[in-house]
Amino acid sequence: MKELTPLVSLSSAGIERAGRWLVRNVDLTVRPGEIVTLIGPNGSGKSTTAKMALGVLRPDEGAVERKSKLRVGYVPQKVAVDWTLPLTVERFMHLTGRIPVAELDNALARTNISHLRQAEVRVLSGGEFQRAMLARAIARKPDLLVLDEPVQGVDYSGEIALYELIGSIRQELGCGILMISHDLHVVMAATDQVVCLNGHVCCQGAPTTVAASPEYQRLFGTHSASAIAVYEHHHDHTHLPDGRVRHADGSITEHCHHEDGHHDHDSDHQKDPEVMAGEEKTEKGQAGHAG
Ligand SMILES: Nc1ncnc2c1ncn2[C@@H]1O[C@H](COP(=O)(O)OP(=O)(O)OP(=O)(O)O)[C@@H](O)[C@H]1O
Repeated sequence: MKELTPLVSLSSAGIERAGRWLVRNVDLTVRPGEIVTLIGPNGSGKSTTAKMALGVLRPDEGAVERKSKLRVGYVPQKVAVDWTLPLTVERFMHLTGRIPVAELDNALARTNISHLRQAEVRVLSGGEFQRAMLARAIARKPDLLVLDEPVQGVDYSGEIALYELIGSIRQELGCGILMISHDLHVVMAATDQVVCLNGHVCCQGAPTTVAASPEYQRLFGTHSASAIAVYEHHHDHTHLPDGRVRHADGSITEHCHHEDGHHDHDSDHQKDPEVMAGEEKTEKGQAGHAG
């Protein structure tokens, strides 16, 4: 496939706050029609990385390049809305800028919430609210869609439906998608590139090897409501607040290197995740809307 011009590229990008590197050495590229998923533990820098890609945060080192006149749609992890005030879905859609009526109609229809147009946002279910967020993000036909945990507060079958919707939006709009997800099954099923963060890029690549693994197949074969995948692997070094790296043997270096323990399987990292199926789904952050 011919490589399309990137929508956004991060090169050795990092953010430092109060003498601490929140995330460092991030290299990633999103092209039109491509889904790139950021995974990693809590606090590993996923949202920070997404904000660099969006241009909300300017990197303190490295560079971020965006295609000129890039139109971006963003579904943040948290929204600042006063839930005590009456707010219909339609008004919510306009909060971040006026949307032409035809586009609003299309976006609501595309996300299957046309019937909720006049509904109060505060009464929506988690899944309905995430659809309203998605509708708002796609209404301006973005080139790049950035989704920060788009299925929070959504039950398992709702998650599948939402990810299917995201996949078809990518196809229809031809947009690139940068997504943050905690769910391996989603990463496997719906993404072209996985970037695993742990204060830096721990590993990245196509998820095909994992998709071929028996664990993955078992997971998808037993698509039951309680099946959940947890993507785990061992981070054998620690990123110190000043950006340096302490290794398992106690040595400290400026950066981590490909020879480092967890980079042993960098190129074939996908062979190595522990995929635990059948666990009860755990609480995923805060309740959908208020979060
Ligand atoms: N403005 C800031 N000033 C100082 N520290 C910050 C700031 N923003 C984020 N952090 C810290 O940076 C780290 C990375 O945060 P980030 O939100 O990117 O992580 P994350 O991987 O998205 O986490 P989660 O999965 O919990 O959403 C966290 O330790 C967070 O507390």
